[in-house]
Amino acid sequence: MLEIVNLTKTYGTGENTVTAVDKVNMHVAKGELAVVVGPSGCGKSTLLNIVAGLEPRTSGEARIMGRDIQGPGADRGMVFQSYTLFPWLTVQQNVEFGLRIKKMPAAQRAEIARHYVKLVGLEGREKALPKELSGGMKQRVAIARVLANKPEMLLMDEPFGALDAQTRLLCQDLLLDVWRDERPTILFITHDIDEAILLADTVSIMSRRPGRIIEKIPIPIERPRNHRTMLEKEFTDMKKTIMETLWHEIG
Ligand SMILES: Nc1ncnc2c1ncn2[C@@H]1O[C@H](COP(=O)(O)OP(=O)(O)OP(=O)(O)O)[C@@H](O)[C@H]1O
Repeated sequence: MLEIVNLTKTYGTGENTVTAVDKVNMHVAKGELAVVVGPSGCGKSTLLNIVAGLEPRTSGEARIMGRDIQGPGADRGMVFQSYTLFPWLTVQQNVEFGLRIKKMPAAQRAEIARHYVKLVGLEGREKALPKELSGGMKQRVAIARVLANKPEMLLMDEPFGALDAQTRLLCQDLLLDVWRDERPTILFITHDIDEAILLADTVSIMSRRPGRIIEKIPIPIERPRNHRTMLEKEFTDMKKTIMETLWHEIG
């Protein structure tokens, strides 16, 4: 689904040049839930923004389904840490937004939106405005909106980073359920190692800046998973392995 080969990104010029990512190689298979973790400032968001087409790359290759990434496109849907709903639109209208742009007939888009609002557990709140929702609910609407557009790939940059610990657990469980039902391909960035292991098929660990992928670790923990999985020995063993690699990297 996603192929990244020797991807390098530098910002600025001359003395002010910063190499954010350096010769990153990464492959994400169709239906994979791929998580990237790494020290602060190592270039995780840069990598995701290049895949989203929001940031041009300096060199290297980046392809979705064999197509060179030239800019943003409907084949990729993004969920950011900050809430990005349209405040003047209701939950239902926010979820329908992309379908309206695609000129889908009203009845059809309403049905699709209702399906995704239900999937993220917000049935009954279709008419609510974003200001009437909690942070966790807003992120669930953002996920529903992205899913309704049926992108080939979901790009998630710390989507639960601004939520309190309990809401975060609920949102993680919800994402696991959505992924089980719909099997979207996901590239997910997080600082949180527990979150990474809980969600991931694979955890890619980035080095300090300039970021490279130093290890891609498969997470063989049985699914379905939920937050109780974090208490199992298999989980804590996995966490130890990943933390040791990361601590070594952070120095
Ligand atoms: N637009 C920009 N102009 C100049 N430098 C930038 C720009 N965006 C990012 N950088 C630099 O590139 C490096 C990587 O930043 P990036 O935000 O990708 O890292 P990150 O791993 O996502 O960080 P964090 O985990 O702290 O969010 C940093 O040194 C940052 O200062």
